[in-house]
Amino acid sequence: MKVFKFGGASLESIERIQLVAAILQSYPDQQLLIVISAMGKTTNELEKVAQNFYMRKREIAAQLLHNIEQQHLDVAEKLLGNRNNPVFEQLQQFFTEAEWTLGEKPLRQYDYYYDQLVSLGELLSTAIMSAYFNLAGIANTWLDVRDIFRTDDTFRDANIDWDWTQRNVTEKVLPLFKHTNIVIAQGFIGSTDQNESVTLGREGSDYSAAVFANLLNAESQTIWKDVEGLKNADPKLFPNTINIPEISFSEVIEMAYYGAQVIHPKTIKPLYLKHIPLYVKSFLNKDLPGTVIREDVDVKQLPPIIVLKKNQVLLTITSRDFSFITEDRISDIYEMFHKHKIKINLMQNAAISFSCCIDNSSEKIELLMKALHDDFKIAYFEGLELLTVRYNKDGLLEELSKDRTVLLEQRSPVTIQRLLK
Ligand SMILES: Nc1ncnc2c1ncn2[C@@H]1O[C@H](COP(=O)(O)OP(=O)(O)O)[C@@H](O)[C@H]1O
Ligand SMILES: N[C@@H](CC(=O)OP(=O)(O)O)C(=O)O
Repeated sequence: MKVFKFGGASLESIERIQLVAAILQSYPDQQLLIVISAMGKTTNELEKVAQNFYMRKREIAAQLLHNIEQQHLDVAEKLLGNRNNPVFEQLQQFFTEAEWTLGEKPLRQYDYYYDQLVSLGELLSTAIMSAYFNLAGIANTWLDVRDIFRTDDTFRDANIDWDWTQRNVTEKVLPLFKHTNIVIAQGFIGSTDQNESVTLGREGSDYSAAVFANLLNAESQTIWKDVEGLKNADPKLFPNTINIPEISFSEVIEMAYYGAQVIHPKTIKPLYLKHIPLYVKSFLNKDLPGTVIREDVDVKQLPPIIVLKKNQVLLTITSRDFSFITEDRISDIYEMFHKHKIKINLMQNAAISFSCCIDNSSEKIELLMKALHDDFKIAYFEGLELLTVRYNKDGLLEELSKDRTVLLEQRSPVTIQRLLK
């Protein structure tokens, strides 16, 4: 059994969807569990629906949902040739459920409604892909992953209940392979024990695929991207990037943690624990070798690795009464970050201050600043970039930070991080 994951970029046009079909046709007679994300930028569009709904701008929310509906019906019609396929009823059902949600009064927390609405993207894309593949002779079974992935109720960042999910995979997913070699499921979503939809965190479909790979004891997982494989830097940000044919789990978990957006950071652990190799391959050219990520790959063959995280904020938190920032105070500050779900990307402390770099999420930061206000003065700088270089070589770091002001810097023998203005 292999697990494949196709992301939004691979489904953003009819031509690309046809490339995906050709990939599946090149794996005849193999059992494939396929995890699919929402098409193109649908998740961003659904986020706008959720925001407008919660701000009680119902008409705008309904109009945005209607636009998403039209786009999906158009794609489905182009792929399926007409609107007679039973999948159109299924799509209608999904939209009707979303409209019911829009009809509710938003009395619960925002994150709950976000998940009920945003989970629609993956349900639509998988239903359309499944119908299209079946029509193209790629026999498959569509699966609602919300019947399989049981989670807690941390909406927007739900945690998998591994025991329940393992039971569901064994009892409900494995038998499906008796009917077809291919089973298609949604990435990014799951459900609570109250049957409420949840999402697993933005870009979480790589992780969903890894959960399936782990629980199915798959022989491998492949994530099909618009790049030839894992590179030493994001080719959209840097020229002359180098493809990495082989790299270890531990190196990739560091890259993802520092912000390389090619693989979701939570993807590695479920694979590492079961020794399942992860392939990164190009859906644009399936015959390229891509990258294999596995255990025990020597770092000596690695080029310098560069990660650039944009839209960063520097917070400098200084005690108002000149108290030292000691362990107990750091622990209080950390507790506040944890409570407001803010991840610290880089930190440094001095006698009476604590500086850290975080992603720019203005609402969360505002609440954090209010919570710390009584005891601390807080300085705030936005519009920064966090540069991480591993295995630096002569002149590279200086070249990358040329004409920039360095606001924070941290070095270890392998990794250098600079917060740049
Ligand atoms: N080190 C890297 N190697 C390859 N691609 C990278 C790297 N860092 C960032 N990327 C970016 O990741 C993108 C692919 O990931 P993503 O857009 O999340 O795909 P999908 O949503 O289709 O799964 C590439 O287009 C590339 O710009
Ligand atoms: N559709 C979700 C989940 C995901 O992983 O998407 P993609 O595979 O396109 O990054 C998102 O955009 O966050």
